Amino acid sequence: MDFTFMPTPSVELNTVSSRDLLMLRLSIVVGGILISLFMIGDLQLVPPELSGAYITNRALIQLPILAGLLAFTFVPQFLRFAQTAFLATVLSLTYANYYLIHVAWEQASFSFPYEGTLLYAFFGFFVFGMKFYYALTAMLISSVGFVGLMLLDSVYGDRTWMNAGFVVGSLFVGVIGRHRIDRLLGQLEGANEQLVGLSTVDGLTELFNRRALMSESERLFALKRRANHRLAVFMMDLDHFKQFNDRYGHQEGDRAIRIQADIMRQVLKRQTDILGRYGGEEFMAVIEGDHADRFERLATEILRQWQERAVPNEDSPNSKILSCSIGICQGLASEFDSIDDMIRKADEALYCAKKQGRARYVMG
Ligand SMILES: Nc1nc2c(ncn2[C@@H]2O[C@H](COP(=O)(O)OP(=O)(O)OP(=O)(O)O)[C@@H](O)[C@H]2O)c(=O)[nH]1
Repeated sequence: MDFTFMPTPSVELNTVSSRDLLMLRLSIVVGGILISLFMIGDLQLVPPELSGAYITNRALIQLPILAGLLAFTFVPQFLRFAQTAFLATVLSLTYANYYLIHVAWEQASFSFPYEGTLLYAFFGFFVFGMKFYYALTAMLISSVGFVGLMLLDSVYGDRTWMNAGFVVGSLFVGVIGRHRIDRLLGQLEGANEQLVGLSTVDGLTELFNRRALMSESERLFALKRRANHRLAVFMMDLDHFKQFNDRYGHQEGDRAIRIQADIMRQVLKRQTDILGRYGGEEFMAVIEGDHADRFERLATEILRQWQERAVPNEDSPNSKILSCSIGICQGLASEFDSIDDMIRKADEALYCAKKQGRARYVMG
């Protein structure tokens, strides 16, 4: 389990679920249980005169540090400061361990093992999911502390510097591991974003594809229905596009489809407007507005832009420039059963626009 607690709130909200938080709390409890189990084992090992100092260190310093972290996870600002809290926890546990090593050596010339230091660091790096820079900071401060301790007390005799090398080396390996995980997670996130883009965007026009168009429209419709706002569905279709394709070729046809998308982007530019390619040379937009006039103005502007661009369509039986027809269904959202109901009515209006001679809009 890799926790992705980030230091900035905007990212956290996207990445940390309540399940992650629950797992984190569980892992802190498991950490506490581990320390308690070590206590049972260690107390068989340490000389009796050290028992008091040992119990004080573990039960009154280390376990309360973990309990503090556990309590902090319930504070609303926790996600914002999670990484700092992990760093502080790992370092305080590590230094509490160093203190124990020092006391054991000073009071009883007992070489208290250092492995707990590594366990704390690795718990932080991989169970808490400390980010690379936090892990690196933990590694540097822990290494300096351990080397300092070895300079102060020659706890491990001949093996002192070998053990110091082992501690620093192991922490380094942990930090590199964390770096690789962060990099891979970053790549995965990038690939995910790309996939989401590919699955929602139409490759030719970069508008929403049919699937995304429908789900976004449904969402907007539900919102507007609750507030009983006015909205409109525009169905748009290029006129005599078959003739255009036949005369100028498929590539020019694609270019014309992109022009339609550009016009839509230029005219329907409110952030809430939903624009998409419904299929082939048919497009759809879902637009908010307080008055039906606004929708008429927008439709007129789309038609005007096609006129202005004057893309030739010589084989068209009527106008010799490419145009589009627009069917509009508009009203208060509560007047319709569903977005599909609006789409169907907009489609009927589009059919009327085609029948009436194309290059026009009909509002149903
Ligand atoms: N170039 C290109 N052509 C497409 C694409 N999708 C659909 N078409 C073409 O669009 C044309 C649609 O033709 P029809 O449905 O007969 O409609 P139309 O000729 O525009 O006639 P009206 O809609 O009645 O004005 C067909 O020739 C399709 O091959 C596309 O992605 N690229």
